[in-house]
Amino acid sequence: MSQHRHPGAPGRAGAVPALPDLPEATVARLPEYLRALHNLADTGHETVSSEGLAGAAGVNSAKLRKDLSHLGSYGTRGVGYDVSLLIDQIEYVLGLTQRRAVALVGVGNLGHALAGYDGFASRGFRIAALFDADAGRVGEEINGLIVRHIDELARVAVEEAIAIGVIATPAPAAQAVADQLVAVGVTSILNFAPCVLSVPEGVDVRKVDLAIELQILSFHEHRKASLTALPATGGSALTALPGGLAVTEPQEAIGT
Ligand SMILES: NC(=O)c1ccc[n+]([C@@H]2O[C@H](COP(=O)([O-])OP(=O)(O)OC[C@H]3O[C@@H](n4cnc5c(N)ncnc54)[C@H](O)[C@@H]3O)[C@@H](O)[C@H]2O)c1
Repeated sequence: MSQHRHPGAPGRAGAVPALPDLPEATVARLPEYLRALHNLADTGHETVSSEGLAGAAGVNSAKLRKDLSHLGSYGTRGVGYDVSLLIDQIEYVLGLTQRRAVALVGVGNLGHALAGYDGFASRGFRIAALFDADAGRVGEEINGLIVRHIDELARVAVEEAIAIGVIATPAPAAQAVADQLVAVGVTSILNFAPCVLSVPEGVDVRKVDLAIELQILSFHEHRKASLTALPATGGSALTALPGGLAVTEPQEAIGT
């Protein structure tokens, strides 16, 4: 029997049973399933087929079934998955049964937008503190929170039990901010600054960079344009690269 089939009472205090060591790609898809499941629950659906959920989450159904089997969730033949049970299971595995406190460091253009966004609460997160180094920003109120000076981080991190730090400072300041977050015991960091952070083992860093996403889309645009320019009989496309180099491109679509 899988211990994850019956995850126990969400939010109950006490030891957390060992979680499965899920593939990172599965972990990345679980929030998509969760969002789709919440939409289904909000529209009165009590069960969903794997095809229905896969379509709503934008993945193929075989992948979805494999992902959910890691959680010990197999659905019922002819009925599908119980929507509210699956929500509980995924929220449990993602650790969303307790609302985690988030500290946002750097309250400039991006920080303002993040601090003003109301959507985090319904997804399991509470922005609990805002910090900036600019005295001109300290004291400003955003969405009911007062921006504090970064020097207050150590005290506030304890008071608010900060679990996750979000960095929205310019890149040159980001490493020092990460060091400060780590020093106060934060072991999960979401970094918006365009730089690589160096952190001790045991600290998880996720990076969000819209420019990188746009550059990847740009590559695909470029590639589509190069394929439409191919001679009909050609087995490969020779694409000139700057500097006089040439590469032979395979004809299949690039996998992910
Ligand atoms: N990931 C993305 O997709 C994305 C998109 C936009 C911007 N960004 C990045 O986000 C960051 C913020 O961009 P922005 O436009 O909001 O910049 P901004 O200059 O408007 O704001 C940065 C804020 O950080 C504060 N700050 C600087 N050093 C600090 C420190 N040591 N401690 C605390 N606060 C400090 C500044 O006082 C300022 O208020 C930049 O690194 C930018 O490149 C990322």
